[in-house]
Amino acid sequence: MTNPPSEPPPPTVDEPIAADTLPVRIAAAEAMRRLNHAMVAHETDPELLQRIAREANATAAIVEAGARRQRPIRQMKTQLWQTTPEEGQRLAHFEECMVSGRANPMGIAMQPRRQGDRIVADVNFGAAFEGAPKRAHGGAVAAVMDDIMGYVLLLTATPAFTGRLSISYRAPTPVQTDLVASAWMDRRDGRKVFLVGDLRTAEGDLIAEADALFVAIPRERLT
Ligand SMILES: CCCCC/C=C\C/C=C\C/C=C\C/C=C\CCCC(=O)SCCNC(=O)CCNC(=O)[C@H](O)C(C)(C)COP(=O)(O)OP(=O)(O)OC[C@H]1O[C@@H](n2cnc3c(N)ncnc32)[C@H](O)[C@@H]1OP(=O)(O)O
Repeated sequence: MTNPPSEPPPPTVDEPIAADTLPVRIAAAEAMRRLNHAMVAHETDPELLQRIAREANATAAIVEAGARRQRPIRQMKTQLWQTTPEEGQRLAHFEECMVSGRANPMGIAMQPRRQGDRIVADVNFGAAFEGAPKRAHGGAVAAVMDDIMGYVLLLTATPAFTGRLSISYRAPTPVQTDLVASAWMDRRDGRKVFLVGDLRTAEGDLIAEADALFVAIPRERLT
């Protein structure tokens, strides 16, 4: 018995989302995040759940027939480090990031911006991010702090990977509540970049503190 000839790999697109399709990608991702959180937070008839499964699977099959995409690394190696973010500028290292990408259908969709030497982000953990009862999952909090600290690297154009990340959970992280994450550089020692940050309520009460060691890398290692 012979195996059928294998299909040639589908063409791969290594480009950032085109400006004209970005708004519709974001809108589709937003709608899916809304549905995800709604399914967790609301009672739903079994018939409706069956319809969701049927329609989602049918839609997924259409999407999967499209050309494959991959993370636009070329752009990350070049453009991302060319300009320093301006005060108040909304930042996105790539729009499908699971933490800060607006176009990720299952992401947290944190909204980071520059504020002086810091990065500050509005974040609201939807119902699907609950871990312990009524609290956002600690791993989701860690992901937020990792990502926001990564944005601090843009202020000094220093590509780096997280080597160590430590979180102190000082108070429960409420879900479905507007929160504010912040991060800034503590110090640098050669390739070792020490970053710190915190997560607070909108009123400024401390929820979590983070500190991390990022290790600077040459851009070529972003593969
Ligand atoms: C998801 C995006 C990822 C891309 C991020 C890149 C750039 C940022 C981009 C945009 C900014 C915007 C948003 C932020 C985006 C994302 C933020 C999240 C970032 C991540 O989510 S990133 C993924 C998780 N991360 C990894 O996937 C790392 C796996 N790992 C390695 O790739 C290597 O392990 C590495 C590179 C860490 C070091 O390797 P290496 O060979 O280059 O360097 P080496 O080992 O020689 O260490 C040099 C000196 O650092 C000390 N050192 C090293 N590691 C240490 C540790 N863990 N604890 C304590 N000290 C440590 C040594 O002790 C030595 O110190 P000394 O010189 O004093 O001896």
